[in-house]
Amino acid sequence: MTTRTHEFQAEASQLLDLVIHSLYSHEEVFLRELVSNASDALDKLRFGALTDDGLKGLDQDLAIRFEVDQAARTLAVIDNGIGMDEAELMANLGSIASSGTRRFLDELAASKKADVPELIGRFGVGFYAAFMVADEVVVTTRKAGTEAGWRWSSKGDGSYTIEEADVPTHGTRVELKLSALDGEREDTKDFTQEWVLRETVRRYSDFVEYPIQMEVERVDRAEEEGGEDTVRTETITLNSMRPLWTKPRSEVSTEEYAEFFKHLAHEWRDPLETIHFKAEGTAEYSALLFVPSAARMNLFDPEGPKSGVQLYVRRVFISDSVEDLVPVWLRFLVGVVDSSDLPLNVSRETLQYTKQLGQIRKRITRKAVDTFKKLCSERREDWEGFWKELGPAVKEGLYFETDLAAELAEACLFRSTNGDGFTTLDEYLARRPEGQESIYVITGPDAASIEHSAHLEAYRAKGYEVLLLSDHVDEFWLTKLNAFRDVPLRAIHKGESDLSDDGAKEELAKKEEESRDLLDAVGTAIGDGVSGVGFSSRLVDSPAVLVVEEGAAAPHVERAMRASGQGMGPEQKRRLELNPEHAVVKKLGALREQDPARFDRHCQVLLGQALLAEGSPLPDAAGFTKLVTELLAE
Ligand SMILES: Nc1ncnc2c1ncn2[C@@H]1O[C@H](COP(=O)(O)OP(=O)(O)OP(=O)(O)O)[C@@H](O)[C@H]1O
Repeated sequence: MTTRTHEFQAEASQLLDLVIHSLYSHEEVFLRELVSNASDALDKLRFGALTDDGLKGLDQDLAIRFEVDQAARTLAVIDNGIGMDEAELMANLGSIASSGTRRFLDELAASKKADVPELIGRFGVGFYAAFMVADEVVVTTRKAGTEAGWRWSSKGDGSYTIEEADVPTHGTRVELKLSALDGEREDTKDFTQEWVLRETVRRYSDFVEYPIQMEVERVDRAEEEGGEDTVRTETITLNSMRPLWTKPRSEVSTEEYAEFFKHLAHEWRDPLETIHFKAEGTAEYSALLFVPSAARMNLFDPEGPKSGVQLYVRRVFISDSVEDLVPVWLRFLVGVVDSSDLPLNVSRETLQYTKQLGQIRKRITRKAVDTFKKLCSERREDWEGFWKELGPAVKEGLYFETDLAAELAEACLFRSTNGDGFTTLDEYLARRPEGQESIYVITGPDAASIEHSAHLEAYRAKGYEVLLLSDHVDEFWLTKLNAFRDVPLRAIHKGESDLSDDGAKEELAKKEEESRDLLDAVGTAIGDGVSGVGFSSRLVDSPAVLVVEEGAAAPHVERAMRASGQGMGPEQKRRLELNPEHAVVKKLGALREQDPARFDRHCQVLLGQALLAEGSPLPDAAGFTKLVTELLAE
């Protein structure tokens, strides 16, 4: 037998170097590449057996096998697929970046055969990833339908050898002589260990269509003391092979969906809803997405994962952090998108932002919004359970989805002054009394402080319902969504109140004019904490309230943003509004004349109370307490 040594094609050495040292960020992906090649080889044989008489019947028991020798530190990936003859071996493994799979697809396309199999290989570099973990790779192969076998070997150093070899059956065996373990490196994995192989397969190749098997030894402990343990070998299958998303909906049971969700989400609760569809046309892909019933732990952590949806290309895992696949506000969705034609880069680790990706994202968003609307109208109780945990995330969508916000708003739930339960905007509108022309909302740091806010008094008195918004995101989406079904949304704690008619407004302005002197004195007494002092039409029971400028951020949001280090310029000052009908306010004029020192303290207490009532911290809590105690003592 002759052994021929060949140089890799020109520039191949450099390319090889690139593949080994810089293309992939995780060395374990070599296994994904070899398994994908084996899977392609099995696909090719299965396809060949349909169309080629010489291959008929050879597509039996198609499988991928791992063989491990721990002592010799070898790992073999074996398939009983199409195999290669000498010329193919040279063409495919002798020249980097010349993909036989690409050629196969091109040839098929040229001959326009139907049922083209969905092959994984595209670039012709994946195989060489083996050299990231191996000192030497030996490929023995026999092309299906032929008798001659071949042995290819290389140390990944610029040359390879090919010789004839005895190969008992068709298919390919890729044997890696694994490099010695590097004790210095913590991330080095030992690919002779069953658990390492198991984990790697589960991560990247779980849904490859063929079984990935290996023989393992299991020890049965002796039943009696002093008895002999028995060792037996067992063939285990490492992948689940069940890419549910490729099946039609009608063939998947609710239990199977739920089990798959739990597997993906590491969850024990059932999903709330399943979204499963297949898209054809410009972008071809399947999507299987789940709406969870509860939020995962770090969902609202700004450093947490931005997506719960994994991207697969032709059943092989690519990434679980593809930005742009699903909008960030939908990061609670869990699932899989499997595309057959997304343009990946060579390492399969990233994909360029493409129009296709944009289309997938748009479609998923649309489906999600439709699903939420349906859940809200048809499964209200479940939706409320979901909303308690995940409502804030959905409301982020009101901010980000300019086109869909109005529809998304239909599925949003709110607390209101109407009672304990949740209400939708439509239900709110249906209850609206004659004459109410806005949807009234108030935001605040927590439910308790807004429920007792002085701002609500006049609205309550008029019988107008107000939505109580205490999630951080509320301030943000309110800047985008200005109306619902053409009824404007109005924040009642900001800007001018719209409750009073023109006549009443004029009267209030007149009153302010008459008391200008007194109001200025209040301003002086409380220092420069406020932007101005005036009279209010919003109050019934409370003497005073602080009002944000129209369009400005509410104080709790301003505080939160400052706390998270987001600069917001100088602190905003707000307007102090006094209730001209309140006994305390009525007394202020006389007090100012009789006891100016006490007047000052009264004004400071009024400001402090207004801050406390809205849930804001006092700038000087100890001073305030002292002040109140003194006034009580007098
Ligand atoms: N187990 C195998 N059985 C048969 N042919 C194989 C096998 N492994 C590799 N080949 C052939 O070698 C070629 C090169 O493999 P390689 O993994 O480098 O590239 P690829 O799979 O085509 O593309 P990609 O870089 O996308 O993985 C393949 O296209 C295929 O024709």
